[in-house]
Amino acid sequence: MTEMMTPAMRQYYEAKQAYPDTLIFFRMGDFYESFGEDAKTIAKELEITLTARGKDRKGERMPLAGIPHHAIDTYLPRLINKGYKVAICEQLENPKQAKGVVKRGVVRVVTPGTAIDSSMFSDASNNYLMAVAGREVGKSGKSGEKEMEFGISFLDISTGEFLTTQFTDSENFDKLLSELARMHPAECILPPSLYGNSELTGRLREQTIVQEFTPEVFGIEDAGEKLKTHFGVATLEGMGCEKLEFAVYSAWAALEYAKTTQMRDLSHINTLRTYSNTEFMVLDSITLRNLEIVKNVRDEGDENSLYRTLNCTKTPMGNRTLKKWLLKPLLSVEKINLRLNAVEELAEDSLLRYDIRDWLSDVRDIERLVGRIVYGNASARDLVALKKSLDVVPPLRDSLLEKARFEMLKEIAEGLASFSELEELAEMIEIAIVDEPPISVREGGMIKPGYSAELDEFRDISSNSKQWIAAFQQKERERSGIKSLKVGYNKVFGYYIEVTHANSSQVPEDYIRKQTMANAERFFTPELKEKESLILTANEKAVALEYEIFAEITRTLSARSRELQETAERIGTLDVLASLAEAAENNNYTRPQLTEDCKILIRDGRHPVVESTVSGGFVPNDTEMDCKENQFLLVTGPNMAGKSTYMRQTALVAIMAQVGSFVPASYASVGIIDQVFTRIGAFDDLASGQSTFMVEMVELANILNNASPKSLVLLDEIGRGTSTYDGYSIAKAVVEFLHNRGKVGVRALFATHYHQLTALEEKLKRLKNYHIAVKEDGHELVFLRKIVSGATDRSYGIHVARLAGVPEKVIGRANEILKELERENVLEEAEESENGKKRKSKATARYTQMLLFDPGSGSGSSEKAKGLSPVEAALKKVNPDEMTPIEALNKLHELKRLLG
Ligand SMILES: Nc1ncnc2c1ncn2[C@@H]1O[C@H](COP(=O)(O)OP(=O)(O)OP(=O)(O)O)[C@@H](O)[C@H]1O
Repeated sequence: MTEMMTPAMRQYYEAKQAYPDTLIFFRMGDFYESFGEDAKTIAKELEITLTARGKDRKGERMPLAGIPHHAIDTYLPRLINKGYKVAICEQLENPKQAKGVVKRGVVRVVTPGTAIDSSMFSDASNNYLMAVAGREVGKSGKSGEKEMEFGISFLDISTGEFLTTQFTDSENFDKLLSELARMHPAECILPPSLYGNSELTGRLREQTIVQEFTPEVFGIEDAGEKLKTHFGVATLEGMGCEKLEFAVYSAWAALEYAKTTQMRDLSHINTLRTYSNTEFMVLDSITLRNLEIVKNVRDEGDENSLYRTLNCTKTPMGNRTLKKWLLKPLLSVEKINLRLNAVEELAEDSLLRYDIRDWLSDVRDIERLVGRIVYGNASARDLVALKKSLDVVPPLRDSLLEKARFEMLKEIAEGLASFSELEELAEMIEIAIVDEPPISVREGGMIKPGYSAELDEFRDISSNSKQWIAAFQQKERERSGIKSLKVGYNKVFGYYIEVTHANSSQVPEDYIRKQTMANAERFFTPELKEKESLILTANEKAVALEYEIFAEITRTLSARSRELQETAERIGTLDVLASLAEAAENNNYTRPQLTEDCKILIRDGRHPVVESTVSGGFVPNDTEMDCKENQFLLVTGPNMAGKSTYMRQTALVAIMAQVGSFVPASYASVGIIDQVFTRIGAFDDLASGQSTFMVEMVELANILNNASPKSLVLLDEIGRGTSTYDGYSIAKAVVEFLHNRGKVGVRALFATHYHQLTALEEKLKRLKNYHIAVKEDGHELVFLRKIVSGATDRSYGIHVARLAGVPEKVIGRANEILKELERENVLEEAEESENGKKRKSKATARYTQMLLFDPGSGSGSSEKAKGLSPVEAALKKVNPDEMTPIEALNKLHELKRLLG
């Protein structure tokens, strides 16, 4: 069968065999071709024509689909974004010089988590590859649940950022999934042992593309050694993960996956940072969504997110850093204050801030530029962009060195100053590369004249050639007497002398015929031939020399990739600090206080996003929470009054404060929160087959099981998805549970339409009722948006229905029904209380009788011991909450009378 195959097809099958789970882009001349099943997939996904050619291994027509090689930047991202892996099989030698079939080989495998080209990214966000290692480590004492030990690593090949962590997790992978939601990796790799856990892969697949990776890489004993070799260090202690077995496994797996797919130098990945989940406030995926921290719920874009509101960054590094800070608010008061000091300084010194932001607007994505330079796929334009970005650093640094008062800005300035070669590197690019170089690095035109004498000489030859040709043409015209004689050039035949047929008799004898055209004849002379070879080789040599110079510059830059990346990181941090200061100024925020206690005190708090969207002006509100009377706030109020907004703004102010941002309030003091839990709104999780109510209960269970005294819980309308009685019962039990949990309970805001719950204020001492005020103005309901203490007893749902445009007829009828229901309810309540009284009096009677006529029974003896009369004892026994003493006495007299 193989005899039928052309040598090129044999190469294709070899590539396919080596990379069976990828689509192969097989370079043939100016096209990347794909064959067989790959071709069918590619044609379908890219909507390109599927043809057939030659024979496959079975001797059948071979499906074929191809794209022009220059269009790869357009087509490849479309496949990668759909989760495909693509192996690029290039021609490894110049086809013109090849003896026999051109050598080909796979030069790179592009996968979602290992993309590096800017065309693959829709924005400046990080593009992480995630690797997970781990195993079950037994059962936890309390619940007998399985526990997992996980090591996870995140690698962004485009910027060189590399992070790792290790933690113990529940059998539901809660922490792992929270990290996944926070970091949003494009791809996740697992060893077979975890890949086989369908529950785990199922949960991961909801958020990312999951791949299995070979066992030889995961969990190998010398993973640590291999990492050390890569980083050129003797120990991983300095990186913080020497003793974290699974963190090390996952880090090596990520790096090895990157190496095997990229097949080139990855020296820009020059450090690994170990982080711990205990350093950050936990915002799980549900809370991130409910509070719209980085994405909105509507279309998953960033409009109306906290991130968008605060984002005044100027650089891609700043943009990415801001997102990271928002996803990981800090827990350490000290660290938060470092950030706040810097933000305050930049907020107050508007001149310095203005200058910094002005300089930063000229900075490009240094991290990704350096990534491409090390990687070997940078263009001369990338070098110019890097140079322009580096030019900004000296004035920025000097200004900070002179003016910065607080630690963080000073550190940034000193860090920038420590990179002493920065100016030299910028200058190296400045003197070598032209201001507007071409895209391609293989066609010349990149290097400035004067940079290399040798290059200038080659260039002289080719540029002088124009004059030489003109002079040659003139000379030949004169010699032959043919006025229309022309010297021309084309790619196939090189230089030629063209003479029309009409003048053919005048052609000199030493002309050698080259080509016959319809109207003319083309010739050359030995002199022209010699000049041609000189010009062409000079050109070729110039282009080759230019590439060599360019490569030399990129090598010098690569050797400084670490310092360049540190510079980029410092610029990112400075950008975020200046951006937070800018947002604080623009939106009238204030600096929050952070404390270690459990108080939250916010004066005139606003919702950072809603405040810019409401037309009539946002009404600020106070929040006061502590572990005493105000630990649990029960918020009632009509529909649309602003309950959810109020609850969310409280959490958002706290999150912003812990991020190190100023906050929308006139005063705010926040006792550090370890995790914000939210249960808000109804999201059907149809994909996982769960009903709205089930989703609600699953989220609720998570909160009840995991909230700590340092957490903040927001609950909106718990129990709405089921029958009123079930819902009310669950809501009440939840309030009691959270209020009483541990010794101090959990700080919680609870919005509800179950007004009966407000009666709990009398029973639960740390619970406080609040409601959002409204005013009735005739038929109109006026929303005052003000939170006031105390409960409300009306929902005004029908008013809201009218506002929403429900037809008047329906509104009128609804009001009638409501009145009827209220009347019936009054009657029912009266009847209930009458029945209640009857029951109580019966019970009282029975009990009193027992005590009067059989004083030894019940627990009367102890009362006797305290010197109480049986009647007094009976009175004490009657639940004082249910009957006043007078009522009980009356009943007793009545009882005696009856008994004669
Ligand atoms: N403090 C405020 N100042 C001005 N407008 C506000 C304020 N709070 C809320 N709003 C406006 O009221 C709208 C409704 O608020 P929200 O969704 O918080 O009400 P709700 O009481 O939770 O309603 P429901 O009970 O129907 O869920 C918001 O979208 C916003 O436009």
